[in-house]
Amino acid sequence: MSTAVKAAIIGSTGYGGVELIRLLASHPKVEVTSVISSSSAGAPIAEGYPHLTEIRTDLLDDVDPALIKSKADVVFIATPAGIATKLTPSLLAAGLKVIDISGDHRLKSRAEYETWYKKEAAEQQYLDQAVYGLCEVYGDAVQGVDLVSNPGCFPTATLLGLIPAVKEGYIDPATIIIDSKSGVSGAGRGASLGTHYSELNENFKAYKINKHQHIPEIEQVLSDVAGQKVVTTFTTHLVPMTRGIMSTMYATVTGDHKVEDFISLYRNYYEGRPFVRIRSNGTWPATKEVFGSNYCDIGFAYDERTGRITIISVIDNLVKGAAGQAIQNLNLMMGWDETEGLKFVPVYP
Ligand SMILES: NC(=O)C1=CN([C@@H]2O[C@H](COP(=O)(O)OP(=O)(O)OC[C@H]3O[C@@H](n4cnc5c(N)ncnc54)[C@H](OP(=O)(O)O)[C@@H]3O)[C@@H](O)[C@H]2O)C=CC1
Ligand SMILES: CC(=O)N[C@@H](CCC(=O)OP(=O)(O)O)C(=O)O
Repeated sequence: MSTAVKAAIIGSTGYGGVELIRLLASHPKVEVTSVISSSSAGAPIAEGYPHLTEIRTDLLDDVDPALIKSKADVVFIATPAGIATKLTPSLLAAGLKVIDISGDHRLKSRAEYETWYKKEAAEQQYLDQAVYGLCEVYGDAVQGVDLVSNPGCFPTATLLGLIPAVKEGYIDPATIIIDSKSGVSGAGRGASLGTHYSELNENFKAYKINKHQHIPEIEQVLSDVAGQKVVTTFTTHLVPMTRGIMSTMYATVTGDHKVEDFISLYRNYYEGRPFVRIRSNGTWPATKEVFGSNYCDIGFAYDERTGRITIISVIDNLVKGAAGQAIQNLNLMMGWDETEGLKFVPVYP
């Protein structure tokens, strides 16, 4: 009999869900026992995803907490905002561990969630219960808990790139400007005007300026780390590529810290955390260098003329920005090595 932890995936027909299926297929301690759909229960998942032919021959299950509990120990929720809010209480009551990949449990304030997501927030007790699973920063708090809120894709790249400098006071947090770019899979599988081929191809566009739902998430964490309220300017752009996020951050350096000081600060902060790689002076990461992997790569440049540091941080939005970090969180929840099932070399070229 298998001793693997049994996992179910709600939203398995979306990009985040199908990436969980891909990564968990080679996890040595996890078996995916239920793939779930609200719209196609009873159909084979390989019907919508032929690349899963003969890999997953099972049929999609209904969204039914009792059925999920009969098949699994842990459930990943990879659904649009507003759904996990409704499902989580009954999944927890059924005795399941829950990892929510959506934004529903990230913000601690109901009012903030409702302002930015324009949806009804989860009850306060679940927002209080959820541990924010930015593994390299809050990973110690994840072990043994029942509800983890997986960070957003942009916040993951951005926060890993800013936290050591903000925490140690190497930059003035009031001066931070964040310029982020995402591949189109970040918008999910559903078709939309803004993401279809002729709108996206040979195009590069900014969107949701000053209105992006990840602004309060980034500010919540930076404020926690800085010990003071931090507000930032954050602009997202859509890039004509499938996967990848690059966050380019600018801030005024305090004191006389130079690039070498930032490199040693970050290498110390992330020591023993294998998924964050700090580049040597003069080399800056590109999205292709983390494609298909759980790495976050970070590089720096300092401008003597302006006194500003530029920090570049890249991830694969579907791996470190979603499914990979969710599995890293499961590993931490279970007390396993955080790299279990995640030792992927980036796909290159
Ligand atoms: N794509 C990315 O890079 C990232 C996404 N996220 C977040 O992860 C979540 C999933 O994103 P993504 O996979 O890209 O989105 P997709 O749109 O690709 O997939 C979402 C899935 O949710 C399911 N769903 C829709 N409504 C319901 C419902 N009422 N009950 C149950 N399931 C439902 C749908 O499947 P079905 O109709 O079969 O039920 C759909 O396939 C979102 O909250 C997103 O913001 C976070 C980080 C990165
Ligand atoms: C390219 C693109 O459209 N990306 C999405 C990321 C959505 C996402 O991941 O949203 P949550 O983290 O809040 O769940 C966006 O910018 O809204």
